[in-house]
Amino acid sequence: MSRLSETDVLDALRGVNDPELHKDLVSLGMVEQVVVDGRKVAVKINLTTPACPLKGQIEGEVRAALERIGAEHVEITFGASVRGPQQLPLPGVKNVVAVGSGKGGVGKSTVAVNLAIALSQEGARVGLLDGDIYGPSQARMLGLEGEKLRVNEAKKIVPLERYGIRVLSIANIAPPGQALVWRGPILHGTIRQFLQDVDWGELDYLIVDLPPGTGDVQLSLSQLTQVTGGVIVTTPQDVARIDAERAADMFRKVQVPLLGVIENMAYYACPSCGERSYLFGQGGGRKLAESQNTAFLGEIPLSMPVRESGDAGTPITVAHPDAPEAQAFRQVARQLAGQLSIRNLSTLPMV
Ligand SMILES: Nc1ncnc2c1ncn2[C@@H]1O[C@H](COP(=O)(O)OP(=O)(O)OP(=O)(O)O)[C@@H](O)[C@H]1O
Repeated sequence: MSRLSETDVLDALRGVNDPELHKDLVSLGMVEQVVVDGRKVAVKINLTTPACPLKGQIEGEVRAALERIGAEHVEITFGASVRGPQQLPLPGVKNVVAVGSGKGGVGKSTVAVNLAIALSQEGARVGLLDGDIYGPSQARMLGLEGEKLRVNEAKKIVPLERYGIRVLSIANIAPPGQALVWRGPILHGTIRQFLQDVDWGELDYLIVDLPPGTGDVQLSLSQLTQVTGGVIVTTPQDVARIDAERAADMFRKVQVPLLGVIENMAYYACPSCGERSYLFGQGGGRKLAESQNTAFLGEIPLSMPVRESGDAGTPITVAHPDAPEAQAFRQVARQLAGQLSIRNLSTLPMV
């Protein structure tokens, strides 16, 4: 059998589509390196996110395509560089993702912080902005209460760092327990400062934990930056859906693309036998996603360790990274990263 050339390999990879982006790996610029030695082939694929939900599938299809052209020893390695839109939302920040909910108490902050950590655990550079100005909870969930923010020589606020993510919360400025009353312009100015006067550094994802409902922060955020996309956290009940629909409508009104729906407190898994009980009903999040023509990003169980670890300042993804709940957060984080890649690549010119 004859030797293979780099062109043979690239031609074969032109026949492999990214399963989500529906374009071939070569056109997407994902083939970073090809080394051919006789019939031995080594390729490096540059994924669009380290949290790629379809890495295994891509690997299988690349291997099969190369074996079809006669490769006898195939080595596939992966790198990742998160793509942003052509015009970045903030300098150095590739994606701004707003996490919203129709009403309070559905676990939006819990989901936001665990998603941020899960993305960072997958290898992405992540920031978390506590946009819940009226009821900030991220400092507590990350054990950062009492820590004070500082300003660098360039007069930029330096975010705090915890568990691999950069964090900014009003709780690290305002005295604890003090109720904050904000008028529209002050609030707008604060959000502006939190976005623009902060040394976020290079980030793949900036997750913004919004206040519940639909309101001023959402509006300011969308006016001050090109939010890449919004996700909605809901619980399974039908009544929660009505509120969540309002949140979806709010994203639409402020022209923030909806990336998907996450269902929190989806079920309770019995710690001894694993049997699932659907305490709040079943399928509300999926129905919401369908009715809003958006992706269902996954479900997170109702679980004592999720609450306990959040209260203790070490979110479950840090406290028990191998627990099923942490795995559920990682699964959702991968789906979210996948949706962001789809969104950004559909707006980029092809190679
Ligand atoms: N999956 C879960 N299992 C168990 N407890 C949870 C889960 N998700 C959130 N909680 C708990 O529910 C409470 C409310 O969660 P959280 O503060 O994240 O909600 P929220 O929607 O952000 O609320 P608000 O908008 O009012 O700030 C917290 O005590 C949290 O630990």
